Amino acid sequence: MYRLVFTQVLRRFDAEAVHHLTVSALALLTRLPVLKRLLHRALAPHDPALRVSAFGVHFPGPLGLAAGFDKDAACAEALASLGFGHVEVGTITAHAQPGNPRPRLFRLVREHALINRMGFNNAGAVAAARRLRRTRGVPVVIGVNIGKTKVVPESGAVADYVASAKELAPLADYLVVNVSSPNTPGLRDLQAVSLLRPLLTAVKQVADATPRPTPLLVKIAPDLADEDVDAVADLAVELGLDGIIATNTTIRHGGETGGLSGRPLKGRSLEVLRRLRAKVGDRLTLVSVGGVEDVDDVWERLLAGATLVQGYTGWIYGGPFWASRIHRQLSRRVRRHGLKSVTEAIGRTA
Ligand SMILES: Cc1cc2nc3c(=O)[nH]c(=O)nc-3n(C[C@H](O)[C@H](O)[C@H](O)COP(=O)(O)O)c2cc1C
Repeated sequence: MYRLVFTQVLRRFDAEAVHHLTVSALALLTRLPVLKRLLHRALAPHDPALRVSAFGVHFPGPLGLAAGFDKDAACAEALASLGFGHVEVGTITAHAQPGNPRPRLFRLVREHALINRMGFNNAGAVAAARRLRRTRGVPVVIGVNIGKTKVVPESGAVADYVASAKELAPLADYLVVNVSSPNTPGLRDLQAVSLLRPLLTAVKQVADATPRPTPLLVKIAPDLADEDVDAVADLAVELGLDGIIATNTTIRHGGETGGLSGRPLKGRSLEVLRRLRAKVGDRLTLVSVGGVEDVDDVWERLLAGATLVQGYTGWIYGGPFWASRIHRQLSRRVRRHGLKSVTEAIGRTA
């Protein structure tokens, strides 16, 4: 049904226009408590076998929504009621910014992929904090992903991230330092250990100073050389970070300028996960994202050592009930393998 709606209707409209319409509809849903509760009862993961815990946070299911959809923390609650086990909001920058000129989001329907060069369009950390304060006490796990304001030079990057962290860490179930989006000039250079060390050290200080220390993760690019993946992993362990999110979009493609996501990213994303697992074992929580399309992909990531899995493009092509469907199938998969819970599957064939 959704495939029909997508191929006959949605794909005829500009991808970003559909995106904004969807966010607005979900934001409206957030204000309709009865409908939201009904959806939550029908679609959210309720099977205890799906529960996972990571860095002291309890997730109702392992599959969450990756950063970039709910950039301004406008509809996290509604997204959770559609079946996501967590929602990563952002990327949020210290200062509001418009992002790149449109068009900046493109569908590659045959490849089940997207290319985007959004450029962190968002209303800034103060506005996001105001919205997040309203979701306090609501049962949805919210990760907050922060990035650098475009006009801030590299020399001011640490202060810029710290400003966002101060505003947002107290409101986040976990905080993510994003140094891997391809659409802010110079951002990915921050993955070099010499720049990453002072950045993560400073943000960690802020995250640790919240009333309940906020778990801190770093999100990396799939285009890092293997040795650089290892170097970031070593640094994350050394600094006492809680985890790594791998991966962001890739710039290794021949299409429109921007980051490629979806099916073509699957292989490299899995490869980076396996490499990280081999390097850090269970000293860090690994969150796998990139090309996840169905329950087989989620299962594969869990077996390869991911505690949490995220998707974005798979959801766009899979339809509104994508996460709910996968969680249901995952419940059955766990039982079929004679396991008591998803947790028992994690890292079985690292
Ligand atoms: C339109 C779009 C916008 C995105 N924006 C962000 C972002 O702001 N911050 C971020 O860390 N990742 C962003 N991403 C990357 C996703 O979070 C994810 O890492 C990537 O798309 C790979 O997952 P997928 O193949 O399931 O889409 C964006 C992806 C898309 C498609």
